[in-house]
Amino acid sequence: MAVESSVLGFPRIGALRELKKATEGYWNGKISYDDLVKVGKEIRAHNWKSQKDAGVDIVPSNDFSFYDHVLDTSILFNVIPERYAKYNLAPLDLLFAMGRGLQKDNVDVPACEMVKWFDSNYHYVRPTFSNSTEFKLTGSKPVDEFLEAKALGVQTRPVIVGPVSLLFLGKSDKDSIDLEPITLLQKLLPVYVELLSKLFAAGATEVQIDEPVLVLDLPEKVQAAFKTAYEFFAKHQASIPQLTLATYFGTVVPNLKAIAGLPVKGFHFDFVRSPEQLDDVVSILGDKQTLSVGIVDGRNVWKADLSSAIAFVEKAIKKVGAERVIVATSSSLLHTPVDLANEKKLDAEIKDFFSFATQKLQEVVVVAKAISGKDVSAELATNAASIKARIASKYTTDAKVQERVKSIDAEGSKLDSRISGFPNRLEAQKSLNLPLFPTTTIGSFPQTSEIRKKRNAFTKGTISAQEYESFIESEIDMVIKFQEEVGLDVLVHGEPERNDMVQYFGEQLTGFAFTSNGWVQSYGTRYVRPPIIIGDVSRPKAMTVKESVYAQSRTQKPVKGMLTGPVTCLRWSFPRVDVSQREQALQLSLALRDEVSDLQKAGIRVIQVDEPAIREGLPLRAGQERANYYKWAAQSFRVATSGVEDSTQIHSHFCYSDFDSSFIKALDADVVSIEFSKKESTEYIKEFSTYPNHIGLGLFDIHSPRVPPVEEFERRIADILKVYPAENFWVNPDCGMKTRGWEETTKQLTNMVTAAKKFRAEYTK
Ligand code: MET
Ligand SMILES: [Zn+2]
Repeated sequence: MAVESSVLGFPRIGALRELKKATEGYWNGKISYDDLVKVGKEIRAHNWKSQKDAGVDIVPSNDFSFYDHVLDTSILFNVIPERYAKYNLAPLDLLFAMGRGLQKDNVDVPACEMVKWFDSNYHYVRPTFSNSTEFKLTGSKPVDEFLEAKALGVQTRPVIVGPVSLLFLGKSDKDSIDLEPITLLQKLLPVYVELLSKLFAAGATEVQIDEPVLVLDLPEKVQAAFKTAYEFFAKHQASIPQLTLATYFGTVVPNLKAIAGLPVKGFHFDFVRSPEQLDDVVSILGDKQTLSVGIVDGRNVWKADLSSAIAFVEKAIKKVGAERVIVATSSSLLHTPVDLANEKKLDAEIKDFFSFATQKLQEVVVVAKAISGKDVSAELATNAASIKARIASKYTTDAKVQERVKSIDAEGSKLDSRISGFPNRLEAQKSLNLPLFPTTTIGSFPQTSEIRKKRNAFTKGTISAQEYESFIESEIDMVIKFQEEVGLDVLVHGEPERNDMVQYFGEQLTGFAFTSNGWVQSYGTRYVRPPIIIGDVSRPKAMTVKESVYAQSRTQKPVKGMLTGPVTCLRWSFPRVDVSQREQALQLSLALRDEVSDLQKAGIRVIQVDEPAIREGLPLRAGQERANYYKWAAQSFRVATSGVEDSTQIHSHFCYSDFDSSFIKALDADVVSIEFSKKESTEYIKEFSTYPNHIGLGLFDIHSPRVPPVEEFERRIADILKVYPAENFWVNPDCGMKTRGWEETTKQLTNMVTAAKKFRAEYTK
């Protein structure tokens, strides 16, 4: 009996970022609509072929997207707000208009809201439903792509976002505030059936229907929606393909009753993330239902340990029989880089640790073959040797680092708390001589093309270290002078030497590896290349002291040292899977603690440790795991920042998501700056009204060149002061200025400082 192998989705960006180049080329008018369409077609053909050549049995289609697959699905079902629909744009233009906004030839529409895809770094465009949404099929993308693959000789299994997930991940439009999207289910289902019938008519025998919301906490109504939806589909079974319902990124156990008894052909579960759910999910399977065992990690870059994967699948087989089991990737491979073969610069020993999407195809195939009794002993032996080598590698373990982490948890350890409570620190920090309503910025100043050019030249070796260094110094001179002229109180050095806020640190720490081509889609044409944590992390030498000290030497005002926090370094990298996330965060926190201490020694009195990603690491479901996360994430921050004198002022910074107040309080930073300008009400800050530490609320949006007039700043500050004490309040932008130009930066900050000074004068009267 041959057990089949299956892939839930393949990256669509192309091995060399072909999709980005073509899409941006089209946006800039450099290539035509048809040429863009052609590039998409080539990428799909390439992906299908590599999967087929690798021997994958169940190959997906409709996993491709020119922007975002959730947005494709919304558009396909006519979930298109009127403000976009009214322009009658060509399909891809509509997709881009909704994804990123459009301002051209009498069209002026903002982008739709974009949100994080579960706990990944991918972002999807949020479906927007309204009372006037009329579901209907507006196109035939899934059918077209199915036929396209068929014409190439590949029978595929189309992937579609399921109806319950589509509704639950969406929101209601401004004009329909009271609408709960899930109540639209009955209207939506017939259109799904229409699509499924078309796929069936085109020859699709099976469809993968993704319901990832099953790993979230779901309201009763949403749980019940599964029965409604899938029983409706079953009524049309004669004219639609068979359905495999797929979930990933967590356990479905708390929602088991929502899927028990659903009349589908089978289910897919993520056993990389949640192997412990096996018994429970098996208990709800019907006698004939298939079990797709997600065992090759779709979220990380590590080579799978094939013998454990095989052992796990065998366990599943014991429970349900080989004829009902399929070997699969845990999720779509969208979240992994495309092909390790393109990494020419990685040290061979390190390269052997990894498996990117293309390599993962082999892994599912080998596991399926092994289970089916085929001889894959050579592959297994090579794999076992790699796994063993990694464990033994000098890159992996550093006993000293591990000892030091243990000391954090030792009895009586004070590594995670400041010497004194906030009131004493506040007193000690009076020597900084800061005025009421102190003004500051978040760290970066415009990263001009000149800065990027010089950095590239330095990396390539075309300019000397000395020339680069004096260039960086001249940039620092310039931003210090600028900040003094604008009248800011706590200055920054501007971060001109940093390519990226995580990579910059990773490159100076042990335990990190970097790829040259390991791109992963974050949203649209924005791809990221996360560093990979490969071993115990330590800091061989100071990382930021030189620049901070130089900046401080140019001014009498305090200059903030600027570091990226432990949790953000962890979240924006591919983490290790052989040790816990807590352990990795604590290792990072100790490395940063040493840096903080060196900064203090060098005379830096204010130090900011940024944690913009701390919120996104929050486990998807409420419960123990989440409670633990709160604890260790806050503890890591405190370990990094608490080794200083009372008189050293610790800042932190948060942006991107809504932060819960108890979490921020647990960090015990002296000052935190929080993105705030897009908040419509001051409700949120009320929760901090009795919090003694100080807070700076972002007063303008750094993503926009718009310059708010002074009165607007004043109005915002006045609103905030209605609920928040003036003596605790700092004045700053939402985040760093690195994506802005100098022109608007100057005007924005000048107006901000003018408003602060006005309040200062009033309150010191
Ligand atoms: C995404 S948070 C960025 C903080 C960093 N210090 C900056 O100003 O760019
Ligand atoms: Zn920020």
